[in-house]
Amino acid sequence: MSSNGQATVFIDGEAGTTGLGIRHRLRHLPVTVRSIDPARRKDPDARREMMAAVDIVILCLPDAAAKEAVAMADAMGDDAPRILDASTAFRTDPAWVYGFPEMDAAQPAAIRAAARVSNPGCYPTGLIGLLRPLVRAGLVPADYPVCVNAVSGYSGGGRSMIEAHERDGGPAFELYGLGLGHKHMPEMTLYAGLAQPPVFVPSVGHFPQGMIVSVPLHLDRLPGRVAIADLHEALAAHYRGSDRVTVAEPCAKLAADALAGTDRMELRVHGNDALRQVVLTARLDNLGKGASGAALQNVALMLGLEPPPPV
Ligand SMILES: NC(=O)C1=CN([C@@H]2O[C@H](COP(=O)(O)OP(=O)(O)OC[C@H]3O[C@@H](n4cnc5c(N)ncnc54)[C@H](OP(=O)(O)O)[C@@H]3O)[C@@H](O)[C@H]2O)C=CC1
Ligand SMILES: CC(=O)N[C@@H](CCC(=O)OP(=O)(O)O)C(=O)O
Repeated sequence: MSSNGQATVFIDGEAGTTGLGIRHRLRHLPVTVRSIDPARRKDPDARREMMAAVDIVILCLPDAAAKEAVAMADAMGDDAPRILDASTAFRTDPAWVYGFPEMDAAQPAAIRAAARVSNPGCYPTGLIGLLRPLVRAGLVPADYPVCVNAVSGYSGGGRSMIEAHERDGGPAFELYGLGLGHKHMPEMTLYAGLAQPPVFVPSVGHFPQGMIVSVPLHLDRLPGRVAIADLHEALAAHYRGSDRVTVAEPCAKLAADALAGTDRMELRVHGNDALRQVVLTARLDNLGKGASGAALQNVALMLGLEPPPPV
């Protein structure tokens, strides 16, 4: 606690893409942000000292550095701060709470009470947001052979990808992760409730921020006689009342960067009844609801505060 009675927060990695986004958003919360002298920002002693002095540490680091920071906290025993980790390192660890408040009715309370919260990945936010309610409702079987196509703005690759795109101007669009086995697969499989990992084809475009995650489905491969409207209604029922996740009407075209700069996510069910085909889409900002916007929600919940309305 700071002398003004506010909770104290340290962002380890605050100069990075996600760290800067979180820092900017924390102005909406009554917290005091503590920082390390930039010259010592990677010095383990300086990081350890700062961790010991605050209520919450937000890790905005590559996975290896996040694991190192958590090991430092482990060594502090009961004096360890609470941790919100933006990396992939602990997202499927059962000792951590998954920071997707809209996932289940009980999730906000679990986040409020947690000592350690993992912030969801950007692509998983879209995929889990779409599929988990449908699998839970029995409309999509857990063993459906799910394929996921997704496109991200280049800020998704952090500082090095941003520099490459802004310096060299491209490529305009590229698939990647074609060896399959992207680092987000375990998280997507677990929280979507799938029996096997989806085929996941990510891509990156020459635009800074924005994301679409899309999932094609054959209606006749779903149990019973599921209609397009059933899928829409199940999602609408799950997210009713959410100010961040909305279920919108289908449209013929979807621009990946339309929600850039916001902390919201839009879900849609596009279908063709004659062909018995559906494409589910989630549109979000990879740096918003896909990273820093979700982190703001989680910090607010961890402090027992109401998350501010989304931009
Ligand atoms: N970009 C995105 O869309 C999203 C990113 N994330 C996750 O957030 C985390 C950070 O990613 P992002 O912000 O994009 O990456 P960046 O590369 O933009 O930022 C990472 C920051 O961490 C610093 N850093 C690296 N190693 C250490 C260390 N040992 N001690 C202290 N600081 C260190 C880096 O400094 P330096 O640059 O000098 O090495 C940099 O400032 C990753 O785990 C990523 O998976 C989560 C959701 C979305
Ligand atoms: C375009 C791009 O490279 N995107 C990153 C995903 C963003 C990220 O690393 O962060 P999260 O795991 O926390 O979402 C990737 O595919 O590795």
